[in-house]
Amino acid sequence: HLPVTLTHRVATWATKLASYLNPYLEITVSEYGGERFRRSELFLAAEAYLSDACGRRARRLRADLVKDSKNLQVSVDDNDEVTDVFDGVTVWWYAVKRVARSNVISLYPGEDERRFYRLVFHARHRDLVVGSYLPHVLEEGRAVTVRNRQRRLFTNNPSTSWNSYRGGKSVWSHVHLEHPATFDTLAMDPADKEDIVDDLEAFRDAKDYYAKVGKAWKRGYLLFGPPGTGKSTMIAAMANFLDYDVYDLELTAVKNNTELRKLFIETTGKSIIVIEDIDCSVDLTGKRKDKAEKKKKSNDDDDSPSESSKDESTKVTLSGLLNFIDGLWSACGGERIIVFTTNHKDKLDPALIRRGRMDKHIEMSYCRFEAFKVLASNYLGVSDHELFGDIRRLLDEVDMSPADVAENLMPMSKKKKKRDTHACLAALVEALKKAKQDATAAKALADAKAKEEAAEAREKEANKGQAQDQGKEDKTSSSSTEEKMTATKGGDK
Ligand SMILES: Nc1ncnc2c1ncn2[C@@H]1O[C@H](COP(=O)(O)OP(=O)(O)OP(=O)(O)O)[C@@H](O)[C@H]1O
Repeated sequence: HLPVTLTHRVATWATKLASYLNPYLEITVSEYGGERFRRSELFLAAEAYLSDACGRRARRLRADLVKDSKNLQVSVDDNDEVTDVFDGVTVWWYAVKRVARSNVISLYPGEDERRFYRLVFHARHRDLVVGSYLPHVLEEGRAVTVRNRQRRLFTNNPSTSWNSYRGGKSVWSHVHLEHPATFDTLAMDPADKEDIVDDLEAFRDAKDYYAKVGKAWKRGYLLFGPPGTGKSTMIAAMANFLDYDVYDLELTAVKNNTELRKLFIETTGKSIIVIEDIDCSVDLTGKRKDKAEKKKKSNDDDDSPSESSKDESTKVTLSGLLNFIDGLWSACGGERIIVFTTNHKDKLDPALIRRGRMDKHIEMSYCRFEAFKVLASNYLGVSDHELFGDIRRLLDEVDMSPADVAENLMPMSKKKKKRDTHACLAALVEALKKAKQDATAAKALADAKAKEEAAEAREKEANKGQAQDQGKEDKTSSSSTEEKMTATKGGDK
């Protein structure tokens, strides 16, 4: 029966009086803060921090599976309270859940049930809590999240029906990355491998260095080599080593440069952005040439300029890709590695792979003995064998990819029912011998063809020479006949 204005006034006075008497302050950390679709980073960090630092003090806990679905993360359950001590100051965290009334239809995540943490502390510690404690919670919470998180493999390919992020709003979709490759299992020259690992480590720890020299914190790797030499395996090993997510960018599914930029902006830090087979993805190599040709053509054919600009806006161009790698946008976020793979390095535009864009060029080559030893150890668990001598000699002479070598070492193939090391290695020796024979035969064939072509060319050249000589002769003889005739005519006169 009270007027509304009076009710409000009474409520305000009551709060004021309570705050005057109650020396404790409260900070609320909501699950969905400013953004409707994204859970607040501070909330996630607080959740992780509380599970790690104060979980033991809570009485009601909630357990979730994280990382490979093997580890358990135990966090404070809704409506429970935990105490934390920071710099001698005690603070209290309350995990609160509010469920919306049943007649409210929720449109957004977090609308039907609101979860938040309430942090309570004495007013005299306000500066300490806001200035030091909350940043500490954020930092520690982030570290726990990184430790616990499951690596993800993202794709921009719209044909997949993978986990689309919150109602298809994101341009990326993802699955958990569970590739077992590591640098220990990667077959390549040990010195090269060590060099790459050192480089990755230096990159990961170089945040301050990049800031000091004024460069965006990112690094480009170009992996090139024949098929089956381990380029994709290397990317998985990198991701496992650095604990980064992988964004596998399917360039053919990107409509234009604007979409490419959008994709880039939506990638997060601590990630590897991969464009596989860059030479096949989009015709970037001849772009400049194309442009020059187009220009020439448009001059010749009087082509309208609007048509060519329309063409540019519906395609990913070389300049769009260069911008993607080192334009202004590429600096957002930091801690990103960009990897291009190709089977034909020579087909790529030099601008795309110059140092600074692709900082490190790594050649993945055919399997030599050192790489083979890694495969033998991985697949058969042996580091030495009587057939190693033969294999070393053959691998020096024959180009076989690690994928083919590995295939011969698979002990569980149909032919070799049981794990017989000798039989596997003998099969590899046979395969190498056959590959050598094939290569010799192919070389002989190519030589014979080249010889044949050379002979044909010589013959053509000779025929041409003969024809020219004949022509000259004919000319000389006809001119001398003409001369004779003129002379006769003169005589007659
Ligand atoms: N260097 C390597 N070390 C260990 N395993 C390898 C290596 N190279 C190839 N393999 C094996 O061969 C398979 C194919 O290799 P991968 O896909 O990495 O080659 P790639 O160079 O990316 O080939 P492509 O150019 O055709 O994409 C892998 O599953 C892996 O088991």
